[in-house]
Amino acid sequence: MAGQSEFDPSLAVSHKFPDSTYSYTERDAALYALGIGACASDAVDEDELKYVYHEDGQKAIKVLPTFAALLTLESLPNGFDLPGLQYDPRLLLHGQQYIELYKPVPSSCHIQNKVSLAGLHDKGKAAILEIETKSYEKESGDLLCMNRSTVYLRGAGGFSKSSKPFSYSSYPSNQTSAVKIPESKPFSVFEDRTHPSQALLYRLSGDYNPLHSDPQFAKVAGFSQPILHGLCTLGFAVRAIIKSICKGDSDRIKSITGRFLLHVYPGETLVTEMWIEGSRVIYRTLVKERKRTVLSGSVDLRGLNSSL
Ligand SMILES: CCC/C=C/C(=O)SCCNC(=O)CCNC(=O)[C@H](O)C(C)(C)COP(=O)([O-])OP(=O)([O-])OC[C@H]1O[C@@H](n2cnc3c(N)ncnc32)[C@H](O)[C@@H]1OP(=O)([O-])[O-]
Repeated sequence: MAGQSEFDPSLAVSHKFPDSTYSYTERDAALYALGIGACASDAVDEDELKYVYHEDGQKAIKVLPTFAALLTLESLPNGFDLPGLQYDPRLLLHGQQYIELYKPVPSSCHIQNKVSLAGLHDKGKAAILEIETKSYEKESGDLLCMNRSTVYLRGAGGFSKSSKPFSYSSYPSNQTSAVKIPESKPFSVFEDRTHPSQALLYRLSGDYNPLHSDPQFAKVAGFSQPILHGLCTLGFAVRAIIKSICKGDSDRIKSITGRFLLHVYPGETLVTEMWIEGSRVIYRTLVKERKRTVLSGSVDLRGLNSSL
C-alpha cells in the first residue's frame, strides 16, 4: 500500500507502550456473562447461574475465564497506532486471541497492565499486529493472566522493504492459534443460538466499535449488517467447553487459543464441536445457518477427569 512508504517496522517493534490500569466490579462480570449467552436459554441453569447471581451477594459470583480478555480493553488508549503505521480503523478485524490464566479471575479487581508488541507481520493485503498484555492484581502484585490479541488490518500490508515479507514474533510457535481439526467424530457437540441483539448487549462490556452496532459503518467495512464481536463468539465457544467437558467447573481452564475465521451475524446459531487430545480440547465453531466454520482453536485444561 502506497501510504505505508514511510513505515519503518523496526521503529514499531522497538515502540514502548505505557502501562495502563483497568478496574471492574462484579456487575461488569455478570453483564459480561449475560453478553456471552450465560443463562440465555435457562435462567436457572445449574452450571451458569453462578456467573450472574449468588445467594450470598454478588461479590461471591464466579467469573468466566474469557472475561480475562476484557482486562486489556483500556490498555491501548491510542488504539492500535504504531509509529508510522497507517491503517483504516473501519477495516480492522479481530484475528486471534490467546489467553493464559494463572489464577481464577476475581469478581472485582484493580488491574495494572503491562503492554508490548508481540508480533508484526506483513501479509501484503493486510498487516497483522499482535499485542501482548500482562495483567497484574494491583493490590497483591500477582500476575493474573496474559492476553495476546491479534488484529488483522485489511489494506495495511505491503510495507516490507525487502523481497521477503516482514515478520516478527516474540513468543514460541506452539502458542499460535491455528489448530489441526481431527478427522474423527467430535467427542461432544454443543449448539447455542445467539440473540439478534447479542452484539448490542455484549458491547456494554466495553468494546464500543460501531462495526458491531452501526449498519452504515458495517457496510463500509464490507458486511451486510453489524457483526458479532470476535470475543463474544469465543465466549460462547469456551462456555460450551466448560459445560460439555469441564462439567461446569470453569477453574479447569488454563489457556485458550482462538482464530476468527469468518464473521458471525447476531441471531445466528453457533455449533461448537470438541475433541479431546490429552489435557487439550480442540474445538471448532460453525454457524449452522450458513454451514461455515467461524472459529477454531484449543483450550488447555487442568486435571482433566480420567472418566471422560
Ligand atoms: C481487536 C479488537 C477489535 C475487535 C473487532 C472484532 O471483534 S471483529 C469480529 C471478529 N473477527 C472476524 O469476524 C474476522 C473473521 N475472519 C475473517 O474474516 C478472515 O479470516 C480474515 C479477513 C481475518 C482473513 O481472511 P483472508 O482471506 O484475508 O486471509 P487469507 O486466508 O488469505 O490469509 C492471509 C494471511 O493471513 C493469515 N490469517 C488468515 N486469517 C487469520 C486470522 N484470523 N488471524 C491471523 N492471521 C490470519 C493467514 O495465515 C495468511 O498468512 P500466510 O499463511 O499467507 O502467511
